[in-house]
Amino acid sequence: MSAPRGEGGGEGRNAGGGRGEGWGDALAVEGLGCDRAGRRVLSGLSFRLAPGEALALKGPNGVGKSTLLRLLAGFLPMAEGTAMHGPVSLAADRAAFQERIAFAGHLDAVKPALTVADNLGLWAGLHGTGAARAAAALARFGLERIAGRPAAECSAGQRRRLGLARLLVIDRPLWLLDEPTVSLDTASARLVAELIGAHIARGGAALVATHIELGLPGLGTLTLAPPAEAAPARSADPFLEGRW
Ligand SMILES: Nc1ncnc2c1ncn2[C@@H]1O[C@H](COP(=O)(O)OP(=O)(O)OP(=O)(O)O)[C@@H](O)[C@H]1O
Repeated sequence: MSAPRGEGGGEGRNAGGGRGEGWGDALAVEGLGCDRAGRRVLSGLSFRLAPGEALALKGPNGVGKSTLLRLLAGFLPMAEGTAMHGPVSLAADRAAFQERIAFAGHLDAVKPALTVADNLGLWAGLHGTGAARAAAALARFGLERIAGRPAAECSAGQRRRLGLARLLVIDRPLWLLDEPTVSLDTASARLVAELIGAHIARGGAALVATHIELGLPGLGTLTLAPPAEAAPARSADPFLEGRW
């Protein structure tokens, strides 16, 4: 999980668990596009995500779910369109946009040399949210028993829980989650769904790429379709057309 740009950006303002910027604002995406390796992989995407709503991001492998989440997290440039969170434009003020977001990607981005507890403590310190909050996140994800273990020695599921626990350490209104239940056992997957539910119940919003059903009441769906391929130019050469 990462709070984009973020490291240090929110320090001091969130101590004691107070809310950060942007609660109450909607995400508005219009005509969004993204290129990867010179290829348009997302095109003309528009949707809106209001406070108190969660959307399951669906679509076949390679359709662009991770790309969309990484773009909105500010890690990939947009090729076209706009993304606004309330009055804040991703294109015009990426840092301010990122301060409204908590991103949990495929890579859990934990510090392998640090213990589980120190990973969360570091995260809380960077964002000025305090040790009590890190301890609460540790407990919520059932990580107390392995609090002293270096993250490098954690299993995939334990590392994933540690990565996700950081969602609870910072207080961002918009959660962008990329396959958050991968590697998790049934109870932990259920916990993730519960936490998303609690987040939206308090006015947050979540966009969650997932291949499984989260079992979250009221969860909407945003299904991505591959961009229409430009028709290949016809060649007069039968060899190139495969008619030889
Ligand atoms: N690092 C990369 N460099 C270049 N192209 C990439 C890169 N990562 C993904 N792509 C391409 O971007 C497109 C969208 O990939 P993306 O990972 O966003 O899909 P996805 O919907 O998240 O897939 P999955 O369900 O398999 O996780 C694919 O065509 C993929 O080949």
